[in-house]
Amino acid sequence: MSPPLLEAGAQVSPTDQDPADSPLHIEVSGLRKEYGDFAAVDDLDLQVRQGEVFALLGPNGAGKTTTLEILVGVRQRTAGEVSVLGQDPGADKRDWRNRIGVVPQNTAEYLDLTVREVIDHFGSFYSDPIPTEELIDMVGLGSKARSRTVSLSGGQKRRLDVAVGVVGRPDMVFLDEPTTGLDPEARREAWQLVTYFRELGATTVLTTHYLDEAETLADRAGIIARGKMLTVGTIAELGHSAGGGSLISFEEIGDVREAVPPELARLEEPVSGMRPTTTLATERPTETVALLIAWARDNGHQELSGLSVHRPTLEDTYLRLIQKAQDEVNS
Ligand SMILES: Nc1ncnc2c1ncn2[C@@H]1O[C@H](COP(=O)(O)OP(=O)(O)OP(=O)(O)O)[C@@H](O)[C@H]1O
Repeated sequence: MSPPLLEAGAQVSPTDQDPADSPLHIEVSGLRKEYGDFAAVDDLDLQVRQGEVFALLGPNGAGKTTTLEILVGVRQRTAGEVSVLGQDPGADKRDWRNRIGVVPQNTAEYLDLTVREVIDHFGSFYSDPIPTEELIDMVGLGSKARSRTVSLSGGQKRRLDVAVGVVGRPDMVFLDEPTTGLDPEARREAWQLVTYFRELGATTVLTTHYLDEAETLADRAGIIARGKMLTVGTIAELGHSAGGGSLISFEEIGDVREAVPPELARLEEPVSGMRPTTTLATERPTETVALLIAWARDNGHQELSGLSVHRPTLEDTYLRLIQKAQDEVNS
């Protein structure tokens, strides 16, 4: 048996290549997909460079899967330009398909076959597949090679899906919600595999609604809601786009505008569905907090519950953009 390519717990570091200098592997402009009179994807633009790990981040029903399915050529678009590895996925050429690896959202059923038989079978479609034993070890199924797939746990089935998706040594890997439903350990293993694809130089696009997944894995992410791409950037850029300076949050105790002038700190829109929280964005956090503490004491509060002062994060941007998109629909 060949040695495992990736030992459990092993770390692999990103390549030194700067994706900003690499050619575009995905170019999408004005993409639209209608189901009847409903637009699941609405005027979406996207560019992904060779070697990048790109996360399409958004809530349920945002249009992530539809976009991914169009990129891999299993769904026709209504309008827009799409190029993946220099070709229109709608043309579905065999050579092109061989360069694409897909791990769909739902775990596949592999009848009564063993793990080894499944990988052998899918590998036989390609001219230069990763050898079955090597791939089985790579996805951490070494002890299950002879097991029938029906006996695998959810996490093990997901790893088999990944193996099937990459057996042909794809230049591009698409993973649709790769870790939904996995326990924390299986989730970490799936993350390691994505890091491994990066090491191999593959371009990777994954969809997720987990912010930590995008933060851990992706070079860049696009936040998508109601079929529209709301913003795209590196994880750091997305954090900063929530606003400069610092964010001060605490459980709401009254109208903070009595205490803090608008030129010192901007009051952010509350995020619905959360405990009523006041959030202020400011370049002068110390001064603002001093005013807040005095104001709270004057109003009989010795503590500002839940007080935090932090730099804007991906989560701040995400929650605000999703909320804004929702508000626009409701108004
Ligand atoms: N075949 C279809 N016919 C009609 N509407 C559809 C179809 N497929 C998806 N939709 C709708 O299009 C919208 C986008 O769905 P999509 O599956 O792309 O979202 P998603 O972001 O991947 O969500 P999830 O995380 O729940 O998979 C949803 O409102 C969904 O109900």
